[in-house]
Amino acid sequence: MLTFKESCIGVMKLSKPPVNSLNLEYLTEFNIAIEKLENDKSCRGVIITSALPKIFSAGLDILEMYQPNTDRLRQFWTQVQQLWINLYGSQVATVAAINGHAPAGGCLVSLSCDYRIMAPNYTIGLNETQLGIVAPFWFSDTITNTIGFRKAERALQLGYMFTTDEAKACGLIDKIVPPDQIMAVAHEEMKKMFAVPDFARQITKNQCRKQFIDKLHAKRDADTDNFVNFITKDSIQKAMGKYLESLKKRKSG
Ligand SMILES: CCCC/C=C/CC(=O)SCCNC(=O)CCNC(=O)[C@H](O)C(C)(C)COP(=O)(O)OP(=O)(O)OC[C@H]1O[C@@H](n2cnc3c(N)ncnc32)[C@H](O)[C@@H]1OP(=O)(O)O
Repeated sequence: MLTFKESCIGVMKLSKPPVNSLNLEYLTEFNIAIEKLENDKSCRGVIITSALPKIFSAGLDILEMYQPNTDRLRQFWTQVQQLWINLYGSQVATVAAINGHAPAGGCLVSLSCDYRIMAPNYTIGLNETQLGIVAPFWFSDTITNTIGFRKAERALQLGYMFTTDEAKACGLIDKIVPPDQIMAVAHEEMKKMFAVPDFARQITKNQCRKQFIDKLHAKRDADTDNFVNFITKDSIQKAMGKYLESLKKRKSG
């Protein structure tokens, strides 16, 4: 993770080649970095983007969920939950500068921010069902809160990956920006949020999002149990093995 400060704005650049997949170690690093910025009194905003060309993040590392060690799988999911809690509940203003594809966990990271700008000709969405897995309730809550129930339900069922244009049309992202302008526009959007007194913006954000974060806190252990039980089922392992194979075939084909 490349993290640096530009006056009162923290910039986090995901940099885990080849596709910024989020494994246990990287999730832990991501959480430490965001918590550090959150606790830095001089930091008012965070921009999350990718240091890689063409990929914002491929989402959760599928290898963590394929033929897993159960203890590690539990730790992995705890870090996924923590990342969402940290981002969705952050007190600082957050902008996702989506400069590449953003499937599944990559989409969730961006949906957890306050504002999303995206470069053209990429795809974004919660494609979990395409892998034969099911996005947990807090993933669904986050997309529903962004694009509304009907569109979210349809997108989740299909595991639909939106083009940048489609994402803009349904409100999944806020603005389409040429790749060479994405950081400049992220700073402009951040300035708009800074024009509002921090405490008023923070309390308002809290009013909108707290109930959803509280819901996960109340069910956190059960959510981890569900995840581990679900992922370790033979049928799910088979589906995930097939999906991994299809990724490799697509590459060679
Ligand atoms: C109750 C369960 C809920 C669990 C929730 C899960 C949420 C998730 O995030 S699941 C992860 C879903 N992610 C995906 O489906 C993304 C799959 N990847 C892609 O679509 C493409 O890789 C890409 C569009 C991101 C990039 O395409 P590109 O052509 O540039 O690269 P590739 O040749 O496909 O990939 C390079 C390399 O990386 C491996 N890989 C890709 N994605 C993942 C991943 N998410 N986890 C682990 N590994 C990944 C891919 O297999 C290639 O590996 P090799 O070089 O070894 O062949």
